[in-house]
Amino acid sequence: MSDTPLLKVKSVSKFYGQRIGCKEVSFDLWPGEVLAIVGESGSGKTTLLNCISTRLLPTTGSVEYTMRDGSIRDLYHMGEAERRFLMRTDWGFVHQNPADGLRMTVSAGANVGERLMAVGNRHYGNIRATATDWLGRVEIDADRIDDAPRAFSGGMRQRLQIARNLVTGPRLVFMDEPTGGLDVSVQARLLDLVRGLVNDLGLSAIIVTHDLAVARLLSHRMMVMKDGHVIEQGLTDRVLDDPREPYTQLLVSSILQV
Ligand SMILES: Nc1ncnc2c1ncn2[C@@H]1O[C@H](COP(=O)(O)OP(=O)(O)OP(=O)(O)O)[C@@H](O)[C@H]1O
Repeated sequence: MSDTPLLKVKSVSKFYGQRIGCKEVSFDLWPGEVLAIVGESGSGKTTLLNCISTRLLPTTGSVEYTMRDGSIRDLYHMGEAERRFLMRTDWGFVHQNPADGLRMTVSAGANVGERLMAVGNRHYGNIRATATDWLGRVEIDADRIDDAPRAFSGGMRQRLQIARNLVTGPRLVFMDEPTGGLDVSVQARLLDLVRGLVNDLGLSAIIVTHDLAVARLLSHRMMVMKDGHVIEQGLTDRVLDDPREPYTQLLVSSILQV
């Protein structure tokens, strides 16, 4: 592992008027590390994810990111064009609802290929070959390449969204409840796939989930949120097997009967 964190989140708070979205959250994310943010509905997970990924501007705090060239940049002080380029190339964002991350009326191949074009690929044959390869990696048959995702099942759509995000070789992927809304059997298969890809590609990831089983399977480290605050964080196995905070103990005993 490198000796520089990929991401440094410092005292990030977001208020919606008087209401707390998230408060004073700080942590480092290391290259190749997968962090799960868990908590009940309304605890501030999505607010925090959106602040870190610059989709939302926090009220206070900063986030530093180590660029590919090793320089460290403050994400909230980056120019809009550079930030957009970073989001398109170095980052991925997997939404809970695939329709938010896909273009539902263009073909599966184009959904993957247009990300390649966005980073400068122009050769149609290469783009199609890479798209075909990525569809295979997410277990979508090559003969579906010209079908639009609206003709796909929920699980296939989510796998396509993952391919679209990973095709450009990002270093950091944000995922918001990536298996939410899917059948249990479909979830299990998707989790296996995500775990394999994250490992193979050595990706860093921040995954928001209310499902502790998802955190257990995918993450190295986890943060537990309650009312906008991080109340406990640590290695995932430690937090789940030996929770220190009474609230985490309650969460683990009520949800994770394993
Ligand atoms: N746009 C908004 N305007 C006002 N309050 C908001 C807004 N978005 C979120 N909140 C409030 O901020 C708090 C945290 O919400 P957030 O959506 O981040 O939680 P969450 O843990 O992601 O919940 P869920 O799992 O249900 O999505 C809640 O009290 C919520 O009502």
